[in-house]
Amino acid sequence: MGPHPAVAAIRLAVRRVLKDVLNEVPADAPAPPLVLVACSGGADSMALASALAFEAPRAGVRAGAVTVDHGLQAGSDARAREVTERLTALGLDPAEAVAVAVGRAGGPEAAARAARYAALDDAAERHRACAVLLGHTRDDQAETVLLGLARGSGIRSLSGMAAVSGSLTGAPGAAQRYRRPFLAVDRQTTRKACLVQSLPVWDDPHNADPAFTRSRVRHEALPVLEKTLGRGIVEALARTARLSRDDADALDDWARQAQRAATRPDGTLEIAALHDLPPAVRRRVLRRAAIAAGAPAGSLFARHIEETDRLITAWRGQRPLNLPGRVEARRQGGRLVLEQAGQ
Ligand SMILES: Nc1ncnc2c1ncn2[C@@H]1O[C@H](COP(=O)(O)OP(=O)(O)OP(=O)(O)O)[C@@H](O)[C@H]1O
Repeated sequence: MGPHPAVAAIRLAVRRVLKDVLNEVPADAPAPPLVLVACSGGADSMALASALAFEAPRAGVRAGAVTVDHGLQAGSDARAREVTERLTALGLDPAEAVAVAVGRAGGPEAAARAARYAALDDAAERHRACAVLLGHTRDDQAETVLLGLARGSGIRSLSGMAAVSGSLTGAPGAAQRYRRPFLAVDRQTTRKACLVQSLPVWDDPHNADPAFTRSRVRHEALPVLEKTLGRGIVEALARTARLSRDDADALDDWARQAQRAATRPDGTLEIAALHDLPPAVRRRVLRRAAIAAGAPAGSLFARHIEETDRLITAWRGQRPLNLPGRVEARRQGGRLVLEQAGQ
């Protein structure tokens, strides 16, 4: 008898990702290559750890795990140790718990996230791992899309989380470090896989706390949408993410080329070359140019880009604009100048 369908599904997802990872192992990586799983002890990442432990020896890779202790709840250190013991029992080696100091920048969730990725990057480098697997599921993806829609985001945000992504902390040489094998696997499947394999899981109380927007999306908004619009909404939102990603990638490519064509040797942008671009492409060029001039991507909002756009499409002698990062945008003759104050 083969494995339970839920176990077969998670193993297949991991097998596919290991194949991709193996195709891209850098020449100087240790042999056999090491793949780490970021495991919180929750159902998604425990299922991921179990599938990795099963598939790694068959694929010819070593499997390890990292559990980050954010230190935000009483007893979190003991819990992290317990999780690593379970991971060791699954055969993962190394299986380590890393305690981090969570700052305050950007709010508690963002700060915990930044500390977590810094710790994961650090572990990947210390162990010279060629990939770190994350347990985000299709449900997480659907929640991300719904949150983006509620904010009125553009398609880049609606494209959700990528199956492959680089370090959030910008660590060099890690453009494809993070892999999300479960983006097409639903949460019910990871839970079931843990249940049938008798893997104890830890449910983070934060995930059920209605104080968090994501928790309300998960426990209130999505169930209502399922009830009123029919089952399959999670799958539909995840499909929107995939389609949006392809569209956003194509527009980004177009914008890169358009920016190159519109940029003069002195770094200013030719208004005439920008004017006739489709607005979606022009806004992307302006965003890229503002970031290149020193505006921090995270503080550059749609309204900043729209105002900059008006210097091109609705010119009536506006004053120079102040963008985040002390970047000034002004029109000068037939050119758009974006530069940081003091330059
Ligand atoms: N404490 C932790 N230690 C190790 N890995 C973790 C931890 N918390 C989360 N992860 C990893 O991140 C995945 C997603 O977790 P979760 O959905 O709780 O975080 P998130 O804040 O939504 O994620 P992200 O910050 O990556 O967008 C987990 O499946 C796991 O792989």
